[in-house]
Amino acid sequence: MSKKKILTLVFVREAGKILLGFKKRGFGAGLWNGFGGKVEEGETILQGAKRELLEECGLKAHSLKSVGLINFEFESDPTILEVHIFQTSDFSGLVAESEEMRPRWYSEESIPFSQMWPDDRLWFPYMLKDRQFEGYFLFKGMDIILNHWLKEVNLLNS
Ligand SMILES: CNc1ncnc2c1ncn2[C@@H]1O[C@H](COP(=O)(O)OP(=O)(O)OP(=O)(O)O)[C@@H](O)[C@H]1O
Repeated sequence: MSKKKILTLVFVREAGKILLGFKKRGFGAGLWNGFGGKVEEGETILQGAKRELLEECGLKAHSLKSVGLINFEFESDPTILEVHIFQTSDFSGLVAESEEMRPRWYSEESIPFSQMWPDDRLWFPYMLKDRQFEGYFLFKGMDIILNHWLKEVNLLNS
């Protein structure tokens, strides 16, 4: 039987720029990504997303928009990662480095895809156009996508 882990991923966008974090440790270390992590017991997905954003980069999101939902599977691992992706331009606070992440603003025209998870370059175009999507990726190791699908959908908004 496969089990599921619910994770969040939040992108802060403002004036043609997007905030990414360089993951310093743990899963995906050495890659740029949005901010997020596991949803904890007793919290909603939205609460988990806001908590991780604050913990990892110091920003408080007042609202989040649903962007995408991706199920990731790794060959030889029965755990499915269900990642809920959000974006926001409605935030306050000052960007701060954390133990886990080194944040940096990037122009949306120069996103460092070669130093990101390989799935990102396939679904970022939906997010950058404010389109919502659903998808599935099967990985071999951390670098190879064996199988995937992506489709535009209407997700309920938070
Ligand atoms: C496989 N392709 C992928 N492509 C893009 N993003 C991916 C991803 N796979 C996982 N992610 C994201 O990476 C973060 C991991 O978080 P992760 O460090 O495991 O969580 P958390 O901070 O709770 O961990 P600890 O507290 O250290 O256990 C989390 O945002 C999750 O959505």
